[in-house]
Amino acid sequence: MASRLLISPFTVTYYTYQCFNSAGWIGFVSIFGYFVVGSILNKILIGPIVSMLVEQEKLEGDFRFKHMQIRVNAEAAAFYRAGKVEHMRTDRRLQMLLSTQRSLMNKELWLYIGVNTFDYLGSILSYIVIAIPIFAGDYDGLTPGELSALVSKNAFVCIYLINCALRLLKTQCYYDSFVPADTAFVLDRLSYKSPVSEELLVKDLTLKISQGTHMLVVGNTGTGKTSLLRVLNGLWEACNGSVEMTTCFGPRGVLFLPQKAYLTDGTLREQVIYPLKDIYPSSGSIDDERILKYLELVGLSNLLSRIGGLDTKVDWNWYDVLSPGEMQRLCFARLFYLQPKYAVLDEATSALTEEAEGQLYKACKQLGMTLISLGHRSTLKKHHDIMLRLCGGGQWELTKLKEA
Ligand SMILES: Nc1ncnc2c1ncn2[C@@H]1O[C@H](COP(=O)(O)OP(=O)(O)OP(=O)(O)O)[C@@H](O)[C@H]1O
Repeated sequence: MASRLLISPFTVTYYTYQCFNSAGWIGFVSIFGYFVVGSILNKILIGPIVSMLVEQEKLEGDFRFKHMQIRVNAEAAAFYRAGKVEHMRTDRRLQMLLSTQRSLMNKELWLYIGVNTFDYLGSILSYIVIAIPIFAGDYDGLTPGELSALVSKNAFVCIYLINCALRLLKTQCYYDSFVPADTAFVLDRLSYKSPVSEELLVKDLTLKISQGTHMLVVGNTGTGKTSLLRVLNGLWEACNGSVEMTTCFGPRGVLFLPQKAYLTDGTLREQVIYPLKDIYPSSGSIDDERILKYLELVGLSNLLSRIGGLDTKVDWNWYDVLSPGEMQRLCFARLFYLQPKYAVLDEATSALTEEAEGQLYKACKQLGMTLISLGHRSTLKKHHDIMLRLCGGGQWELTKLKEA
């Protein structure tokens, strides 16, 4: 990419000069004019398609959800004799989806026509620009063979010039979007609200979340702390501004520990290695040492003897046999096992003592994780470097807790 950045301006300049040489200033001005108009037209045509694609995904999700709802509640619907109503409702969703798909296809058709026309006109334009000096008599002294070579050379130069300009534009877009590798999220004038309200929770939030800088998010109940995570996670759409993710979600990138501890069904081993079970179906005993170490680190060694081992078949509900604090500790054991680059902790220690909280935070840092925490406790401050306070009504403030 760096070589492209260095070479592209030279190639553009060189082929502009070549184009000027063979077709005069009309030649290269026409080519650049054509390039600019074509790029703008393409952008105009793509704009509505993106929002329509999003709409189509949403409607498809709604339609599938309706199906699933009927399947789960078929018996209840039958008791209500609600077959007709449910049929009508499902059909309505299907019709909305189909009509969006139809409009999308119409818009895509124009986009494809635009893109292909842009390509074909490029080659035609190269002959038009050379025709002007030829008919103006600039090349009257050339033999038919030399004239033919000039026309071919000019066609090549024009098409290559368009291609170079396109490449330069792509390089520019790439560098515009370039952010340092140690950055997980870049928020640019981000505004968001809950889907059922018109009032903004946060307005114009601009910040970068980088590796090694631990961030605490605080604010009164309902000010939008968890909603910020929903927006970062792509579960909610932003109203304005953008969120750029440069680290992927998942066990090795950014891992979320939600407010309500999530425990899967299965053995104690499966709880700890979740969600990697399907990736490592037979982790077997090779991981025992690590898993036991982390269970001990979170203070759950006794759980092992209580339930009879890592692979004891489970015929109970984990939510019934663990206290809220134990559930949170188990989630931390999972976090230590997975060791993501970034751990997003949404009140993940609310059921623990401050001492236990301190130990778990220390362990996270020792394992090299960058923390983004949400919480109300003032004791959390000492584990973080910066603090984002959500003040309600869209207001926010960012303060440094420690000097870098
Ligand atoms: N799934 C949802 N659908 C619609 N509105 C929601 C949803 N979840 C939360 N909200 C609303 O969004 C607003 C912000 O909620 P959020 O969960 O972000 O608050 P919070 O700052 O994390 O609060 P707490 O400290 O209690 O966790 C609240 O008014 C809430 O009612």
